[in-house]
Amino acid sequence: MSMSGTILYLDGVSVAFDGFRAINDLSLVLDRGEMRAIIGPNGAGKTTMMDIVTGKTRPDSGEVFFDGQIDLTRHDEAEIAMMGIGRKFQKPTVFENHTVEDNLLLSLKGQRSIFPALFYRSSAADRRRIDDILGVIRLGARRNEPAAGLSHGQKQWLEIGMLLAQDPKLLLVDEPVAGMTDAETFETARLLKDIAETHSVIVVEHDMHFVRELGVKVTCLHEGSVLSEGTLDFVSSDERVVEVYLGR
Ligand SMILES: Nc1ncnc2c1ncn2[C@@H]1O[C@H](COP(=O)(O)OP(=O)(O)OP(=O)(O)O)[C@@H](O)[C@H]1O
Repeated sequence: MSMSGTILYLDGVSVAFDGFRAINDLSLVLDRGEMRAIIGPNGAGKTTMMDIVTGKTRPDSGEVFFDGQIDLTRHDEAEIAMMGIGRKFQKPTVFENHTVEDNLLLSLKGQRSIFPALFYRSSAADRRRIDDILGVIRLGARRNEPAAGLSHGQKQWLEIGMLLAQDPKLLLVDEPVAGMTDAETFETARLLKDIAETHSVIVVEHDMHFVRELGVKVTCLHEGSVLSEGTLDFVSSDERVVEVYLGR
């Protein structure tokens, strides 16, 4: 399989914890500009797969390449983040006492510490960038309000915005709609589709209504490797997927 044109290329990846293979000969390829939904039962290896991509966990074997040529197994977490892989964890971790705008300003690429960022006078280019991100995350009207006042869903969007501020090429988004209202869930699918116009995205999610809204290729993981892959209709009618996941 050719790596050129891929943003992420995993081939034959395995990792074991105390002899238990959490990832087992996993191969997964994401094209540049693609958005992919990853589904699968608890313990399937979704989080571990993202830990491997972000350098938090080193695989025992297999190849992990980013952007067609960068061997991620040779880099640590900080280097991988700098190279353009951004990860959003399930629980939002915004700075509650700071405004929406300051949260974004703090995350702009190059900002390393909270104090210089807060006293730093943003340039016109930074402000334009923040305007753009506020538009994408549907929070333009809330820019001067403390993040503490946002709903759970809006905090998730703000954190996605903070990720965008770091200008990643690939975004890994873990269960973004857990705990959201139906309206927020629907809007999150639209928001991620907007982002996917200019970024590659992997979304891990259990909410099948949301995955359907995304309308992208789906990979179902099970026991550390790919069980089924294709359109949601294809994957969800796969008997093995029904048996281990959807039918439960
Ligand atoms: N650091 C670790 N040490 C030992 N076992 C681990 C470690 N990390 C993950 N595992 C095990 O590896 C398996 C895969 O876990 P992982 O968290 O990747 O699954 P998941 O698909 O993300 O599940 P969920 O949907 O519940 O988040 C699980 O059986 C888990 O207990």
